[in-house]
Amino acid sequence: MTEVADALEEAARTGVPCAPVRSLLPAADIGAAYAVQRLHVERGITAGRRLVGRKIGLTSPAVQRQLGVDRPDFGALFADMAVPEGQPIAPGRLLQPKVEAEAALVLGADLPYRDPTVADLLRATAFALPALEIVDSRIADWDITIVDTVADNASCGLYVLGGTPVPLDRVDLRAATMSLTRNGETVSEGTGADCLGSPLTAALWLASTLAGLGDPLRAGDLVLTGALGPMARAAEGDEFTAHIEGLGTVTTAFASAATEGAAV
Ligand SMILES: C=C/C=C(\O)C(=O)O
Repeated sequence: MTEVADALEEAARTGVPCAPVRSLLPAADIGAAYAVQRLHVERGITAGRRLVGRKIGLTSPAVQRQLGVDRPDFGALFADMAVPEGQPIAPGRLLQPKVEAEAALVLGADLPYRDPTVADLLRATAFALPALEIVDSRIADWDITIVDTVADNASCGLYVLGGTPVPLDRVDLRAATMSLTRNGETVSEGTGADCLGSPLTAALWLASTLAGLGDPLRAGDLVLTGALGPMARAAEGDEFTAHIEGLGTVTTAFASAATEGAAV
């Protein structure tokens, strides 16, 4: 476990992606991959990072096809991975970024049940927000299996939250349409139904899974419920805007080295 966590952390620190880690773990052992992820999270907390929630990954058939996997996974969100809207992402901060549009939920109550219902989830959710997840792989060329991505914190990089909270009685997350543009051109489209049937269904899967692991979702937790459409590659200078029906718009920009530090 230590060797794998070390390799992934070294890749993140140096900006040089590492080889796939699956060969260092027992074949197809997702439990071992989550143990690597837990080690990474424990090291982060020991180093003073603040754990603020979880991301769900691999929820959309389009993303599952892109990565050749067939089930969802989850990763950890730290406060220092949040990028405020209007603050460009510095060049070199990520290795191989791609962008996804998602619905984010912020909990107002604990969700400790192994068998949570939609009613439990609706009662426990304080509000929803539109979100961009900037996924990133510490593994060269995104050559990943489910074991690689789980060990690598579900390939999470950064995230951007929109600023207008929406109560869940104002939005139909299953029916909501999403479109994501890069520099004004549409690069990803989908609906809530493309996210494991509904972002709420994805959140129920996470709540149940974490309760089963004895580490349930808690009041205040942020949940990124998973991509509503295919991931889109990002490069320096790119600007992304997602519109999610009922949730509104969220935007981010990748600074280019040429303009970084220039007066605005
Ligand atoms: C590789 C990462 C995939 C996701 O984050 C997703 O499907 O939402």
